[in-house]
Amino acid sequence: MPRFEPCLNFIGGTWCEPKTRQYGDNVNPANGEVLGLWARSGPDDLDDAVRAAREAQAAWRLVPAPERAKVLRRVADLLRERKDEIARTLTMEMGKVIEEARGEVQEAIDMADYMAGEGRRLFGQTTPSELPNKFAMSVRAPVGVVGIITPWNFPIAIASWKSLPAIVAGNAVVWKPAEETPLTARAFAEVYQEAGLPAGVLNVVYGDGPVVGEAMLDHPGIDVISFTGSTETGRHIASRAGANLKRVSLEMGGKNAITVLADADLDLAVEAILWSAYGTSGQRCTAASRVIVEHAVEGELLARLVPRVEALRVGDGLDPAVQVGPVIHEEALGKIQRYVDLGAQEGARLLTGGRRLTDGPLARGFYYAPTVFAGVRPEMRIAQEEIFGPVLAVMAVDSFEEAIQVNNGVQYGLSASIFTRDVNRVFQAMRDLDTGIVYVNAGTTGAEIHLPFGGTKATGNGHRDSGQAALDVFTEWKTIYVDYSGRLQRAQIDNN
Ligand SMILES: NC(=O)c1ccc[n+]([C@@H]2O[C@H](COP(=O)([O-])OP(=O)(O)OC[C@H]3O[C@@H](n4cnc5c(N)ncnc54)[C@H](O)[C@@H]3O)[C@@H](O)[C@H]2O)c1
Ligand SMILES: O=C[C@H](O)CS(=O)(=O)O
Repeated sequence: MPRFEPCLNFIGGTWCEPKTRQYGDNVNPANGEVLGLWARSGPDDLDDAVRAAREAQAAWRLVPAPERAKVLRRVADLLRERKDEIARTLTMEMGKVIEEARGEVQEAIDMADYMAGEGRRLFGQTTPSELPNKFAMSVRAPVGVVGIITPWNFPIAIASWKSLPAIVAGNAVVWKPAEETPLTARAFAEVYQEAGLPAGVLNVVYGDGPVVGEAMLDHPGIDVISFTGSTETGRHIASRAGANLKRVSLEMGGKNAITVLADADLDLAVEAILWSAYGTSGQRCTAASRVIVEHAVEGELLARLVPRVEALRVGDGLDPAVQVGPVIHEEALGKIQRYVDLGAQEGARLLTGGRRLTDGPLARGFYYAPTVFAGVRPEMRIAQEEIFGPVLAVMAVDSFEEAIQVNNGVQYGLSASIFTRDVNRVFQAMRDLDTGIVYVNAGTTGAEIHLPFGGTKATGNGHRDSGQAALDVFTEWKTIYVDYSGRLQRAQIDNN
């Protein structure tokens, strides 16, 4: 296994060692090998990055947006050229299977293409003034310096969802990537550099969340925090940044369900459950960790599902025949096992899985058997809490109405899916499922970049990544009145 050069910070267009002179290990979850090191930075490194970002933003905001967009177009081209190599790196440090890693890089390419188009839109409004010879409009202005904090499970897609709209809108960025995926972050920064992004417009500061991430929340030079990660961390960020009156966009955890009604196409539902529950080893925020099925078809659904789960090929994601890779680290394995033990104690029936896999080469990595629990009740902790692993809780219900109630009866609200052939039920579900994303006759994963992405309740705080909605996080509305009457006109005088 090649050992990569240490991942250094990227500040003001230069790759630099952390002032702490400390480094962390980057471990391949497929086999426990150390791939390389990442800079374990401190607050001083963050200060340097914020200074560089502020200086760069002063000039970048004045570059016409269509010119800014040209850099994004080159980012898309360079990502296309490096797609295979970046995908392999991503699989090595994060574990997802290679075809999913390629799909993730493609998401970043799509986002770069899409946001490059925004350079010629960034639409505001023009609207009549209530006074004669006066012009009224609103324009999007950049916010300034954007702090981006990202998780390991989608190390390039999520970074692209945040950095590309921020940059095309005229902001500069300070990005703290997840500790587990530094090489993918470095590749993305290299692409920006090669694409000709001016020095300081994108800065990368590697480090621990409680050190560098925490310092970002208090830093007076950062105007907005855009965060994706766990609800626990997001809650802390919201309170801390809120006290500093910093704008915060939060995308957090999920406990997503697939509902299968009695009239559903069961083969289609099984296919969707397989990939939504076990794709990326269940480590997607949109992963299906619950199935809600009408009693009448529960037995048949399980009879078709369980053999398919047992047939999934688990192993190193670089092997194209593998369908389920490792989970991210030993700590995640421990968390998954604790929930599985809890499920059994709560009285759920373990149908398959429920153990770490250690056969042959799997012993060196962090593998968990795809797991199915049946007989789960909605109030059980395995049906309420985010496990973030390949564990599925199947619950039987008596009616459509009960299914909606169970779907909505969790603290999270990211993605939901329903399988039925009844068009009335489809439209009722579209209205009543309390999640940011609803799928009909499809699994809970597979977001498209030109639509808003995010959730309700403890999944988010009202903002969205992706689509045009992302621009609302990274811009301020500026309202402008131009009076060309040549005399002082006074609005809001009651002439009636
Ligand atoms: N809703 C979404 O769009 C979405 C997408 C992907 C992942 N997620 C969620 O992310 C979680 C998994 O990711 P994770 O384990 O990396 O999450 P995490 O919350 O542990 O870490 C996310 C990021 O926050 C940083 N961080 C940690 N403590 C911090 C602090 N005190 N201050 C500032 N930053 C801090 C980490 O270093 C990392 O970069 C899951 O809950 C998953 O559902 C949500
Ligand atoms: O988090 C990024 C993913 O693209 C979300 S999804 O699994 O495709 O919905």
